[in-house]
Amino acid sequence: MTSTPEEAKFVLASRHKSFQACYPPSIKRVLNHPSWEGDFHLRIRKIVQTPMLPESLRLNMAKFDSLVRWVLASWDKRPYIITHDETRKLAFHIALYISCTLPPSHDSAKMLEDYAHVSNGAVSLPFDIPGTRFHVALKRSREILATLNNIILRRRMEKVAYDDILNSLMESKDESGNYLSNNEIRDILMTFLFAGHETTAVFLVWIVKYLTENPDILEQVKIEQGMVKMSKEENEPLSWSDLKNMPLTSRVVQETLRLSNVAPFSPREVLEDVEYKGVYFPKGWKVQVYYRHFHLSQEYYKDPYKFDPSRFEVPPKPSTYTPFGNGIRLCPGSEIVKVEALLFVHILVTTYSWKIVGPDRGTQYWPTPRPKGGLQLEVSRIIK
Ligand code: HEM
Repeated sequence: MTSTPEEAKFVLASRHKSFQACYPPSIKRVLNHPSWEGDFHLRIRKIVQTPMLPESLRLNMAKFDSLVRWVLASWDKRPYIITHDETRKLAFHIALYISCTLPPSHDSAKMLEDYAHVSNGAVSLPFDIPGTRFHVALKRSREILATLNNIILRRRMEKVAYDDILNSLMESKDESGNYLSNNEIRDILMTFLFAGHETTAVFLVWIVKYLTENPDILEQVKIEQGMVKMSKEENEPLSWSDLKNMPLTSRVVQETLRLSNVAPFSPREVLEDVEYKGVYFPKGWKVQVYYRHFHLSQEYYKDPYKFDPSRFEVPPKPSTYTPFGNGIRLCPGSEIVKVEALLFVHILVTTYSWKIVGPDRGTQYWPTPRPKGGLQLEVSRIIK
């Protein structure tokens, strides 16, 4: 396990020569995940990150805004919600939109349900025995793959050039002029949709929890968001420039990423003997780059277990804040996550009041840290 930010940076920055990503076999199998390595990794990475660059996100703000409003509008008829169910719906449909330009539908709801089982079996003993989580995850994974296959076939028949990841994957050629096969595209979408909603959904739950537990900060966030709302026409979607008027909420986002550690580490395998400042990494060994270690260290963050967005008024020391990883696999979704979070908080605090129902059930650390039970809320609309 890495123990300093410098070691972590060294491992993560390494080109594909010395270290490679090394996820558990169960994840690889349920995601049907052929590793994205070497030139193939760089090629796919370029495609998936393009629609998540700020210039593309800016153009899609109205669409993201409408998806957040769609999810939260459904709360009107329900006095209680499980936050995690709602944030999964939101994050998944945004990932589905940027990858395949698809709106919510019966198929998307079914895929989301299937992904819940995939996620449940993603980190488990990889024995395909009926009755195990892994067995169910594999079955649901096959159902998602079939749906994705249909999406690709439909798109090929449509012959329309959408501005999305699916289109870019279909048009991408390698150096020898070969296109990706339908199965390769399907498997990339499978992993992308998983990466695109799983951590984001849990992260949004933590935001709600921390804000609820810190009423003074929530009050200030409400004031900030109320000002943004007052500057808009009724039901006018938020624009890119509105996000710049949310400095406090942005710090809430940063602090939640630090404290919750929804992606606490990156696993790597050593491909050749390497030494870094007296630390020897023998070939064949596994390395965990453990972000949680510095995010919760007294050495880098005063009172590290306290939820204190104001600490981000001063930028953190280099390499000590890496919620999205670092180096060649730095999360390409880091900007869209912030956009989703700011839209979600804006619409949440300006439309609803809520309280957490029942006692605090603590944190579930498997497969990644999350509030146990998904955080049940009693919600009521504060504006018509
Ligand atoms: C709070 C939300 C998120 C967190 C904390 C997070 C964190 C991370 C981290 C730490 C990695 C690096 C993994 C490694 O080093 O092996 C990663 C990779 C990745 N993330 Fe995210 N992520 C989030 C949301 C998203 C979203 C919204 C998307 C897409 C819509 C996304 C797509 C990806 C992809 C495709 C990779 C693989 C990159 C590569 O291998 O080059 N992530 N994420």
